[in-house]
Amino acid sequence: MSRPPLSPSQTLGRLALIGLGLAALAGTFAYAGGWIGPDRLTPQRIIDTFEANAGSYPGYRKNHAKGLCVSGQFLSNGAAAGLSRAEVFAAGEVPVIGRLAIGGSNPYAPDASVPVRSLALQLRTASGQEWRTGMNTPPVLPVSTIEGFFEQVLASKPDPATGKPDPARLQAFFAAHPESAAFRQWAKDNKPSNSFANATYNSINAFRLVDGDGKGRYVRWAMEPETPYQPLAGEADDKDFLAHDLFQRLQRGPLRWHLVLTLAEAGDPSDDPSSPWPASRQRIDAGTLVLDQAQPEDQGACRDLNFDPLILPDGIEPSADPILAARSAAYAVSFNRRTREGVPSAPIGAHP
Ligand code: HEM
Repeated sequence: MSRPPLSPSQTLGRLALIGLGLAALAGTFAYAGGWIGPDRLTPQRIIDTFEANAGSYPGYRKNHAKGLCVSGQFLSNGAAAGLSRAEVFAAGEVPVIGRLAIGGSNPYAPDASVPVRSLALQLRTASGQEWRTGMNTPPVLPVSTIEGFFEQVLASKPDPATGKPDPARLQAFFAAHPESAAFRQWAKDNKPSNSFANATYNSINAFRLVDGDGKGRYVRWAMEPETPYQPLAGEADDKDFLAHDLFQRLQRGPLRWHLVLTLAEAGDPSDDPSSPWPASRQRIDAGTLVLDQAQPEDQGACRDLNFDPLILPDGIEPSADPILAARSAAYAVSFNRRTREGVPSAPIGAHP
């Protein structure tokens, strides 16, 4: 469906807000030791900066702070079983716990103020194989290094006078990062939808599927909705419209997405999340995600889950994209901090 193009000021505003909920990195640093780079850009420093930007909200996730828990099943159709030996791809049903959220570190942010949304999933097979994945609505990141990501977080800090990021600072950030071109194009062309249910969620990072013979293939994945896209309009008057809408839709029946795997070809970058692959790449529909329950996150099963993107089953491996390791380290710091702080206090979306 074609969508009306945004004006330059709308685009800049959207980019500003997206910045709060996004991440990116790459580079050649070892991250697992708890720090990266010569100037010690630690995962703690990244989490401190999220909190410095948005304020301290005890018990909440330090990014994607506002969300709700969901659950259901993944109905694998077996189409990807030849590409990966992971049990989740064998034809059959796998229970799912998930979380739908908006980007950013403020759990009270009005839904319409944040164009990036996310879907995180834990898929656990009967034998205990586990796959956790966190996906965002943009298909690429604006930057390709952790330093770039950190600069983006700093550039997105709200100006106390306006409550919004300083446009000049953001302009300067994007000007200094030409690799953000694909991301900026996406932000310009895609107006947020009016529901969690009709958004596509992308892995952004690449992973490697490994088959029964040990043969590997790089992929990115996306959850593509069966629910048709509709642009955001009057819903924005309700600052929690995403949760209210989701509860209402689930009262009418389950919601469905298709897990679409996009296969890289030789030369496609598997370690650069700012770089899209050609649209002509082969796509495989591996099955249907069915979500039939939602709970406020102070009560739901997703509350105490860390959707660490490196929790992968045999048959799915990380790519060399160093953002994956950086995400894993930052999510651990956020998880440890928030679970020490206690339970999130505002049951957003508790009532339809
Ligand atoms: C490909 C890039 C990324 C994607 C697709 C992504 C996706 C997500 C998603 C879906 C969530 C919500 C998880 C939930 O609902 O529990 C999340 C949370 C979070 N993200 Fe990212 N993210 C990315 C990059 C990053 C980066 C680079 C950082 C920082 C280094 C970061 C920091 C966080 C933190 C701290 C949380 C909260 C984790 C928790 O407390 O459980 N993200 N991200």
